[in-house]
Amino acid sequence: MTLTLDAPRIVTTKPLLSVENVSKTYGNVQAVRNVSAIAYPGEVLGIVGESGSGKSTLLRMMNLEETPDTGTYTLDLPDTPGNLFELDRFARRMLCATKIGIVYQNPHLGLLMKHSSSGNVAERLLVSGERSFAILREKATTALDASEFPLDRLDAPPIELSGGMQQRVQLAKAIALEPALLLLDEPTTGLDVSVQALVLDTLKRLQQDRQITMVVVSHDLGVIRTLADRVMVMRRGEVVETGLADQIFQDPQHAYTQQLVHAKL
Ligand SMILES: Nc1ncnc2c1ncn2[C@@H]1O[C@H](COP(=O)(O)OP(=O)(O)OP(=O)(O)O)[C@@H](O)[C@H]1O
Repeated sequence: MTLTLDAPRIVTTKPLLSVENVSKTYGNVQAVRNVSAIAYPGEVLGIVGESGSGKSTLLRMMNLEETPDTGTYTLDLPDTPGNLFELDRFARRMLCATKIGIVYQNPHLGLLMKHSSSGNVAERLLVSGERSFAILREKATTALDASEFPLDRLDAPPIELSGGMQQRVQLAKAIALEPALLLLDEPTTGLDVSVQALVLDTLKRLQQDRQITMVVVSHDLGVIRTLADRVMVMRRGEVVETGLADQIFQDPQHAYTQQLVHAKL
């Protein structure tokens, strides 16, 4: 298996995702401070920074699990008007189920660990209104296959699977309804290096095949370098630098980015 670095895709259209000037405080901790981010259709935005820099809080906002104190969020999709932070809980849930997929670092957050793997994916498919067991299972199998999950383990519950396989079930669930946006929160952190490379390979292939817009958060520059077209560097809740991945890795401008990149080399 080889991972190749492709030239960044040229994007000329409107951003699919626009987050503007979001801030979030927990008690006396300013988790995110006046952050803006965009992702163009078919692009992978990587968000990198040390632990506590606000990456996951920002991603949770993009998944409408978290509402900022200030700021707006729009997705340029049909029937998705206005500032999404103003939607009520039901509308948020429907939007997330049908248009946004997410893979968490911790599979317990994304999966029912004692239900079968195919059942976990089928549960997501129920949102589409499909009720035929045979069709749900067939579609779940297709999504698991696309995520390179071993199909002889369809009935195994995630609790009995390896970390890499659990991430593949989360991924299958996330892509089952062909979302416009896929959010990945430290998708390979905690996996063995060889398993990590295989999961990254699957993500890269899926992105290339389906042109899904992705936002990937990681403290690991290797993950960001493998997946991202454009990179946003966060520190202490703020964005310190944004640029094309090649520019960030080859010619970082901010002292903090330079430190991150040189520490990795
Ligand atoms: N629900 C919460 N309640 C209180 N504080 C929180 C909450 N979520 C995040 N924080 C705080 O906000 C800051 C940013 O956290 P966040 O998880 O977004 O950072 P991160 O860059 O994703 O780091 P990590 O990779 O370690 O999760 C941290 O100081 C964290 O303790």
